[in-house]
Amino acid sequence: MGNVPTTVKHCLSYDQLLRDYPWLKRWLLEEKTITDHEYPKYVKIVEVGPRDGLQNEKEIVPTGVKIQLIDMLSRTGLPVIEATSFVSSKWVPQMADHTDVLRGLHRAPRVQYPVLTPNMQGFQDAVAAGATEVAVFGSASETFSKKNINCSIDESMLRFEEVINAAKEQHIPVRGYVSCALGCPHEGHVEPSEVAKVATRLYEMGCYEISLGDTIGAGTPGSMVKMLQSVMKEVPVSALAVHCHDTYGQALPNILTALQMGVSVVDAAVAGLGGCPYAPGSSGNVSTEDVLYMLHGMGVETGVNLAQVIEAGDFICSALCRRTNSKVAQAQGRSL
Ligand SMILES: CC(C)(COP(=O)([O-])OP(=O)([O-])OC[C@H]1O[C@@H](n2cnc3c(N)ncnc32)[C@H](O)[C@@H]1OP(=O)([O-])[O-])[C@@H](O)C(=O)NCCC(=O)NCCSC(=O)C[C@@](C)(O)CC(=O)[O-]
Repeated sequence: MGNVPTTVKHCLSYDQLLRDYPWLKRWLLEEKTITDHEYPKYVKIVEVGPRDGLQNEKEIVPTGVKIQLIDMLSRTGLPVIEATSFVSSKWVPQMADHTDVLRGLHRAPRVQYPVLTPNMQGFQDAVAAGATEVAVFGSASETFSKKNINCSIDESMLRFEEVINAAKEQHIPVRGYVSCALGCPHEGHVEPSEVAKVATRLYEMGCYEISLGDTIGAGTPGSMVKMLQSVMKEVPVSALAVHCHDTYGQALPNILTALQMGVSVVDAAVAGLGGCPYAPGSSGNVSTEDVLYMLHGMGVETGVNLAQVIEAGDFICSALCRRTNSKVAQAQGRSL
């Protein structure tokens, strides 16, 4: 409240202050917008490290390491761990061991292990390997769609509809992604209305949750607000998640902005691993450790044990001979 003395603040109501001191209006209203946000009491963290975090690694990570990482993450209290993707091994060689990973991991009670399935072939392979939840991944950018999954947005929707219908028959929940929600590596700016269109289609087809991906990490709180405002006109906020990469160091402010707008599902990757092989220049996901530190500091519950996630981050960073991207882990001296 700027320079208003505390005693005055306590004596006067906002209304009275505004009446008596009109010049204070700007400060008072600004403070109201900063302090009046209601954050969700609980945020669901969707851990995408074993999939999004590892898919771009050049050296093939041994299957046993992937399984051990997932098992360590399973003991942290994370409710969702995206385990792998049933995509073409010619396109993403790192995910070629999807069946062994899914069969080898030790499922913890109350943890979901979704896997990516771009088409019916991926869906059928995933179900045969024991998948109990899948995710389809579309894009708000036509060029990215072609480069990532080799088809137009409209074609992708036809494929996803087939997957979603088959999943419904087997009572398998389907999550939907919209990539390039805050920018495209090929087209640059992406209109919020295009993001809303794709999100709406996925939601109406039956995806229970839509994850809005800042694939190249170029978004800012400003573009996050505009994009969410557009999507929230069509899809209930309770069905939205944000998936932020940290290329420009904007991931945490973008997530905080989304929380202020009512989003309560956040994707993150242990140790901030990641990047999309078909999004040149994109860097790692926001790190799970940093998201947890921020949320716990705000009094928001996640049910996740930060120290155990840091241990899992240590494990995978040692296996990859990589320094952690998590600021929190770095601050605790956890780097190679
Ligand atoms: C979608 C396809 C498969 C189309 O690839 P395609 O070449 O167009 O497929 P096709 O239907 O023409 O078939 C060609 C060959 O692929 C095989 N094939 C066909 N489907 C499958 C499958 N599911 N699994 C395994 N093999 C498959 C099929 O059997 C055939 O084999 P062949 O007869 O030549 O031996 C390909 O483009 C692909 O695998 N793309 C995946 C790319 C990818 O995984 N990108 C990263 C994930 S997206 C992302 O990271 C963004 C996200 C989600 O994280 C959010 C964000 O960050 O914003």
